[in-house]
Amino acid sequence: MNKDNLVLDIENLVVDFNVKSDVIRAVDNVNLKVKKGKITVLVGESGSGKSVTATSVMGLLDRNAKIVSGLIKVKGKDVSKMNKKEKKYFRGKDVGMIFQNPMQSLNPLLKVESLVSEAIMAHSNITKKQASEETVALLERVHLSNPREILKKYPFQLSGGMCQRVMIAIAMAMKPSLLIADEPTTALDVTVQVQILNEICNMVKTTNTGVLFITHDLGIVAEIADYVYVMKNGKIVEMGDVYKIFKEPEHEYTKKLLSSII
Ligand SMILES: Nc1ncnc2c1ncn2[C@@H]1O[C@H](COP(=O)(O)OP(=O)(O)OP(=O)(O)O)[C@@H](O)[C@H]1O
Ligand code: NI
Repeated sequence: MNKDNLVLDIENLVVDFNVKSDVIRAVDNVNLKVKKGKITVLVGESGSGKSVTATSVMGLLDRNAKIVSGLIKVKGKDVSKMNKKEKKYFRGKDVGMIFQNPMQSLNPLLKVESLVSEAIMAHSNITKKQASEETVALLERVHLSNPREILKKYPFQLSGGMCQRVMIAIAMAMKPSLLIADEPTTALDVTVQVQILNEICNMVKTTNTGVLFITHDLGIVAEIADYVYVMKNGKIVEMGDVYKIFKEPEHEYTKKLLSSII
């Protein structure tokens, strides 16, 4: 495989949690790759280790977690060897994140206008006014009605679903090389969910972003995935392109997951 095409390369990742006197292995020798311009979906039941894998990439693991071994490379760069400045740049510009709890991820002290336009201005030399116009356009793309009113609101004045759409607008504004989306549409109703998934797919096409998309919903997998990794008990039990996974699943667990949606 051409390594230049990889925006994320996880090799033999092992992550443990210390809980009282016990050690829980949440991620057990995971290998996973995300290519430029492709959507790679990590699917598996609750507790299988999907979010821990994602947060390892961002360096945002809980305090009682430990990366025991493994290598995480973003655009060819070993994340563990990055200094503070590189990490800041990496989180702000190279890697976008959309997490399950948008309320916790948005700066509560900033209005939506600042939240989104700062992400836009970090990437282009445009005026505040132009950024503001672009913000309105982005809020429309994530199907927020009355975007001009929403600009003036703080995150706490919005519903969970609206915050989630603001997060997605910020990720789109960043045009990151890698976007990690952990159950980004779970809080949204089905119609909005479909619209947002379409927007993520459009974004991938126009900006060549590589996406790691986490879900336990195989319906979503069928909708958006190029490649699929199936995770169970901290291990990847099967991987392949989406057609292979749906047509010729090899692992019993994958078959079980598939039969549960039919
Ligand atoms: N802070 C923590 N302390 C102890 N164990 C943890 C901690 N965070 C996660 N774990 C454990 O790690 C395992 C994997 O959790 P993870 O959140 O990655 O699952 P997941 O696949 O994302 O599930 P879900 O679909 O419910 O989000 C779980 O067994 C969980 O109990
Ligand atoms: Ni999770």
